[in-house]
Amino acid sequence: MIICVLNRICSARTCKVVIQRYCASNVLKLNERGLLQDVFPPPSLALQKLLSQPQCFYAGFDPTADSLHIGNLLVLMTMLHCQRAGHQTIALIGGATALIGDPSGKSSERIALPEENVKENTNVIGENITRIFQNHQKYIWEKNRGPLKPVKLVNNADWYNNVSITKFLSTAGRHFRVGAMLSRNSVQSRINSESGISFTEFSYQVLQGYDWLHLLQKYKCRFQIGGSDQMGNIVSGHELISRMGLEEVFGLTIPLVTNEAGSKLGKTAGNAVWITPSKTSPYELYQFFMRVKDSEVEQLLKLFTFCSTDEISTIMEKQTNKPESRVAHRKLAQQVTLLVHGENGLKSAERITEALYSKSADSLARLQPSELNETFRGATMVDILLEPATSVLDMVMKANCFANENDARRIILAGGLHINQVKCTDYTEILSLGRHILPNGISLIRVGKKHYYIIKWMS
Ligand SMILES: Nc1ncnc2c1ncn2[C@@H]1O[C@H](COP(=O)(O)OP(=O)(O)OP(=O)(O)O)[C@@H](O)[C@H]1O
Ligand SMILES: N[C@@H](Cc1ccc(O)cc1)C(=O)O
Repeated sequence: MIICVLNRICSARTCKVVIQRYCASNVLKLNERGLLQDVFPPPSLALQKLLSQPQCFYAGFDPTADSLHIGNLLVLMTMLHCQRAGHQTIALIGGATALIGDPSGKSSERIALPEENVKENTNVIGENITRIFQNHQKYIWEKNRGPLKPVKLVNNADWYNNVSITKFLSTAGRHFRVGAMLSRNSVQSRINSESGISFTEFSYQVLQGYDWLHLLQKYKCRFQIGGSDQMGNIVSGHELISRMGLEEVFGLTIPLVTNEAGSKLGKTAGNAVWITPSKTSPYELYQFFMRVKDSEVEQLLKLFTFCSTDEISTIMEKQTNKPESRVAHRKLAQQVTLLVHGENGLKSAERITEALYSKSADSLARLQPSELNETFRGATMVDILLEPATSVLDMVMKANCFANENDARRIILAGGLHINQVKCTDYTEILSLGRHILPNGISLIRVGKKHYYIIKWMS
């Protein structure tokens, strides 16, 4: 079991504290949560033994976009599980490999990225990773379990920028066999295609293989984690290190997160759900997980949260007894948002969700101006000077909600106007604070079913 229950006797008498925690070191048990797809070479007693001691694990991310996405998050989840089990983790940002382009899973050559963009992306992705590890430690990891080994961030540009091509080819290059390189799926699927594969992308596996050698020599890093599309590159590194007669190394792959149509969620497919808040806001991330299919929520709780399998079973039981409660979806959305955006991000996502779904004026009043814009995206924003004795009719005409006063009167009388989520049929009412104007100085007007106006009152 991935979770072991430690029975801690806390006093000589009867006080028994039961703590649920992940077992130290046996990362192979992640299999039971569906997090492991393959282990290479396959699990053996020697591997089990190795994993009972602290080890070093790395995973790489190419900065080919200005954010990580939730597919990459599953790799980070696996790294966090390793960290929780007492291992050292290294997140490698591929500042060099991003310029080469990984052919894995790609049906055509990548468009070369300007070095400047790669540098900018490197910074943002570094921030994404740091934030997630910090949030995990701050909000999810129980402090009484002891300290975690901080994640190390490295950039492979740091070692490739200082190595000459002749030196590289005459040393590392000699250990790569072209026959083996040609046999990789990523190469095979491209070599017979119309556009073929460039030497640049063909050589990608050499660089990823060399990265591992570098991390093994520098940090004794014997484990590499990647999505299942990375197996070919992982095997390249394994072959390089074996040929050099060094310690045995191991690759762990995780399943790919896909959309309903079965395509990998990611940058290339253009269907990514991002980690950077300006690209996918905390509210949008929260809603993405609130909307997953009922049939998938249990598996996603195992993949994307650190809840124990017992806790997940209890949650699922509650959900089955009362499906409309969506407790499983809510737990999933909360835990992922907390990990990615921290407590403030989660609070913001929950405030917006409440404002949209509870339809109460109170929940609107709690929104910050930026959240209000996000909640009612597409709403017309109007600034109006607040004058004494302004009526409902004055307000809607100043905000240009209607073409003329006759339309306004007719539609309001027929029930087509809502102010702060409450229907208003009397256009002669004088605006009052609290009812028409929220304490945050804002009025939300809805005309008909979907035309929103946000009025910011100026005094
Ligand atoms: N949808 C996904 N599910 C699981 N793992 C993923 C997913 N997308 C990417 N990964 C993994 O994240 C790691 C870093 O991937 P990277 O950011 O370099 O490329 P990518 O997101 O796959 O982008 P691209 O679509 O350009 O190939 C790799 O191990 C990759 O396998
Ligand atoms: N090739 C990986 C990223 C990576 C880069 C360098 C490495 O050493 C490891 C992994 C990907 O595109 O998904």
